[in-house]
Amino acid sequence: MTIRIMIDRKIHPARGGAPPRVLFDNLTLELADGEVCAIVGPSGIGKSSLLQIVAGLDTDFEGSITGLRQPVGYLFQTPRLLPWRTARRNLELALPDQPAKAGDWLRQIGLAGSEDVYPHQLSLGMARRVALARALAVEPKLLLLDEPFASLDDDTSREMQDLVASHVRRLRPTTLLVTHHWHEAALAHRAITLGGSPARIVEDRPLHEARAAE
Ligand SMILES: Nc1ncnc2c1ncn2[C@@H]1O[C@H](COP(=O)(O)OP(=O)(O)OP(=O)(O)O)[C@@H](O)[C@H]1O
Repeated sequence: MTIRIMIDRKIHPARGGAPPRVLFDNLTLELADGEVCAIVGPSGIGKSSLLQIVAGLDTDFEGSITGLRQPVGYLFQTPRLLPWRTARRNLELALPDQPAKAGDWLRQIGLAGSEDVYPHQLSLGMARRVALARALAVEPKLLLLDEPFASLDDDTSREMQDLVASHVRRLRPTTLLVTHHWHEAALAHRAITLGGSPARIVEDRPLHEARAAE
């Protein structure tokens, strides 16, 4: 089912001395079933805010989001692991019926041997990989990835891009992928660029004509 994002108006309230800000004004976006859409744009334009609205975490806007499907896999910009659970036990939360699969996921993200490590003992890149595995492990119908390959060295970044690409090819979740780097958008069918204030879509283009038509 097509996801229709219609944000008539989104205002961020005043914060820390900054005045209220109209973030979005008449922003509409349609995502076809299984489409992978990259979102690019300058820092502070509203990419993370858009994901939070689509995820239903921010409902303080005028407009509507229709066609959403559960479950949603969401990789936030910060890992947001539960600090009192080990890496394995964080992953088990996403796998209530198959907790044994947590070990497979840790192997796939290169963290075999770190099962019993707590989040504060992980590097940021390691914690982000656990968070990525958690987002994929729920087998989401809607996958929201906020800069999934940040804080990773080049080799690990490529491995994680391959992991996401194979998962997306296999299960075809509708995907929004926020990134600052075009090469990280390689798995996307389409890229939208946000610009201006309030933010609007300044460019919307297919990335791989052949793949988009699959
Ligand atoms: N809860 C909030 N209340 C008020 N302002 C907010 C809130 N959340 C974000 N903002 C502001 O909204 C703007 C957009 O933030 P957002 O994090 O969505 O941008 P972004 O495009 O994802 O940036 P980056 O690429 O740096 O991650 C920023 O100016 C930010 O300070």
